[in-house]
Amino acid sequence: MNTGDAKTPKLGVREATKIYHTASGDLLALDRCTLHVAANEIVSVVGPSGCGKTTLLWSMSGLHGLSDGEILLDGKPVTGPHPDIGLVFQEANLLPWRNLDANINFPFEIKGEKPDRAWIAHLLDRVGLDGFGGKFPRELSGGMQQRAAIVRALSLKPSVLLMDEPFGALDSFTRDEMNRLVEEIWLDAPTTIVFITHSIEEAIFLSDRVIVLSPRPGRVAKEYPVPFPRPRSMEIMATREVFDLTNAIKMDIVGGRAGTKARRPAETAA
Ligand SMILES: Nc1ncnc2c1ncn2[C@@H]1O[C@H](COP(=O)(O)OP(=O)(O)OP(=O)(O)O)[C@@H](O)[C@H]1O
Repeated sequence: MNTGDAKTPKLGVREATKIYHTASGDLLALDRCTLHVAANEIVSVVGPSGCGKTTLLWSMSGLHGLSDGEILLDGKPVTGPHPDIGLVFQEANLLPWRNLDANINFPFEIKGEKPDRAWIAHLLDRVGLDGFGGKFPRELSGGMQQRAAIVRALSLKPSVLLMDEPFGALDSFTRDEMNRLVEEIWLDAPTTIVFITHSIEEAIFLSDRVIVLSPRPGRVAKEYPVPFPRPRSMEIMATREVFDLTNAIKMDIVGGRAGTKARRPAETAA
């Protein structure tokens, strides 16, 4: 099984195990989950609800400590929030009392750093928010708020961008638009992206690889290379090959085959 370039991965997840200690007992969310993401690769992680996708992503970000195993960025352990790792969540999480410019400046204020104004202006232009800097979040649509959240994350020039269902709350047209935008941004300036989604179509549209997690406790059950050239047009997405790939992944998740695969060590080892 190919889990990326295991020799020089940009991001490595090695035997990640996460146990939540809850009032009703210990809950094993991730169980020796191993995967690698190469530099400038886009990898999506899909899987049944509650299988540990968010836990995995937060662990990659350094925001969640692991119970066992490790996260490696350029071969070095990630032990806490890291300046090279950016995050975009399902909610844009913009501060309502700050306008868009002030929201984008916020992380720089916290870090006591000067923002790269030219880069931010380029990003705002790239996502179609040029001229909206004075607007407050309530004046922006959900899609525009997510664009702002992407700009805020990219303004810090992370070498890895982690996206946790960033478009899950948007209508399907806006979601398609946002997917094209992520593709355009990536084609413009490739970066390493790990993308959590419930949408298999979205995962295929965006990714070089789709990783399927087993039902909880999450492990890598299966992965699919996505061989279609970019940009991925509507025509490509309507082909038989995409249809077949979508169904294969769906069967893995819904049909529970992902869980069966996860219990076979030979298929989950990196
Ligand atoms: N902070 C926490 N404390 C206790 N249990 C948690 C915590 N966070 C997540 N869990 C549990 O861990 C398991 C994995 O949750 P997680 O959110 O990572 O899964 P997910 O695949 O992202 O879920 P979904 O597809 O529904 O978004 C779930 O059973 C969840 O209830």
